[in-house]
Amino acid sequence: MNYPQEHIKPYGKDGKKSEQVEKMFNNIAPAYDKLNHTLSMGIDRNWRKKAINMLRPFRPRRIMDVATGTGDFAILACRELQPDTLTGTDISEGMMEVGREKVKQAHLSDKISFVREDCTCLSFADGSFDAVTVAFGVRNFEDLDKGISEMCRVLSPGGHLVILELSTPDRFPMKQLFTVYSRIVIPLLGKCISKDNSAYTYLPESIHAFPQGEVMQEVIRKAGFSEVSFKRLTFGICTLYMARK
Ligand SMILES: C[S@@+](CC[C@H](N)C(=O)[O-])C[C@H]1O[C@@H](n2cnc3c(N)ncnc32)[C@H](O)[C@@H]1O
Repeated sequence: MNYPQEHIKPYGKDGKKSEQVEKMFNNIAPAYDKLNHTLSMGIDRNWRKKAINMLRPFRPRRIMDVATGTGDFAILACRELQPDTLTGTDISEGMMEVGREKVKQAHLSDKISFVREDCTCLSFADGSFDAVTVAFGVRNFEDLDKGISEMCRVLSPGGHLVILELSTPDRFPMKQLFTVYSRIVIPLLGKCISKDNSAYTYLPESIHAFPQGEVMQEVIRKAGFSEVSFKRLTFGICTLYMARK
């Protein structure tokens, strides 16, 4: 299916979305962590913890963190869940380069590895992982259906998927406040800190266009998952999706 956010690209209409997204994240990689924590006012750490806690009862041994970026989610998941291996995958080498350094500093290089993979076309065999996680990545996929079904394919039967994605609050006054914050504050701060004029205009546009709640739940179910549920966090600024293969 065609989803509106698949047509929203960082640098204009021409060219593939995945190539533009890769270029954008390579550009902002050195500033990403600072911006991320500033723009979310640190709440992203709580969201990540909540997502990781969903997996705790299942004790996954082999985890893949899709769209792993600079590795924040991977490092926290590795510390909290103590898997045998955690594979971070991403299309941006720039982001993973920052992640590799952080993993080294955290003395987790024996557990966490990074590999360049486009989630819409993964090179792993069927059933390679017990859990797959994605934090703030699916909104950037060129083909959302393909990305989610690839995650399903590489999960072992009974394995779990956890997705965190930004969303838009639907109630007064958070809805109005979030619109102002995302349309004015995020682009301004993003431009100042990252020096990439387009990146932080793309962010709010893609959030507003992305399927949310029940619609996203159906996207995940259609890709082959069962027991799909979701939870809105912090007035609906973020949504946590959970599913089983
Ligand atoms: C907003 S960052 C999130 C990084 C990290 N998960 C976090 O929580 O901070 C989104 C990441 O998704 C990656 N990405 C976008 N499209 C992708 C795709 N098709 N396959 C794999 N990674 C992708 C980008 O390169 C970027 O590093």
